[in-house]
Amino acid sequence: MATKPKLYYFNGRGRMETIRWLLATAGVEFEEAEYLETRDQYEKLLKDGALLFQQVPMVEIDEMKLVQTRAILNYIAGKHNLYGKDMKERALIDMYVEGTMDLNEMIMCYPFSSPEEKEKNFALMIQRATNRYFPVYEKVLKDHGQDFLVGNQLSRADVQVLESILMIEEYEPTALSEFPLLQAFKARISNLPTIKKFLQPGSQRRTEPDDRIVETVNKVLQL
Ligand SMILES: N[C@@H](CCC(=O)N[C@@H](CS)C(=O)NCC(=O)O)C(=O)O
Repeated sequence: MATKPKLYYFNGRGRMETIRWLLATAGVEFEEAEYLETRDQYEKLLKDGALLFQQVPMVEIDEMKLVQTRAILNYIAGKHNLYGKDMKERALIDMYVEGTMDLNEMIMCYPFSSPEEKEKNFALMIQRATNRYFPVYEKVLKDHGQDFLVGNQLSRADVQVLESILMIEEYEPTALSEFPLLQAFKARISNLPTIKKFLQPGSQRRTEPDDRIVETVNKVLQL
């Protein structure tokens, strides 16, 4: 039996969360290595040569130690048939997903904003979600009238767009009010069995960032 992928990261969402989402969607059981809480743990990984670019996330999977979030996501999506059926579908998936990655970067960095920047960064994050990214996904669904974003079958694009929607809604519950097709999309994708399970309390999904995780990341990475 293949060993479970093992994830090396903090006890928080950050750059690892989308990896958790894709594994969970694919129905792959995974485990978290001891969460990074101290500088010593991180330095041990560095000393062991486990982090190719001295960064996390790192995932042990199929006898590899993979780093670089996109490389890890590409591997999981390709392996589990979440990456379209041909090059053209893959190009569309990549475009849609890169939009979510840009938005997620804002969501991920927001809790680390300085007190002076917090309000401005919050407004920009919600503005970008509702004026730049969500309209695109709404239009894609409207134009082809299908249930999934690409190729009429589930892909990582659906998963990553749902992930972004849910994170934005934690900050702005009315974020989808102007997007009826995305509302239906959210309900549909959230109801797929593996995703529904991942959304249940007590799953391996990590919670909203709080001061504790910000403090831990700053301490471990000496930011
Ligand atoms: N391009 C990398 C960036 C990874 C990254 O910046 N990771 C942070 C933690 S979320 C880190 O390890 N920072 C330490 C450093 O860059 O020295 C990826 O996508 O995985």
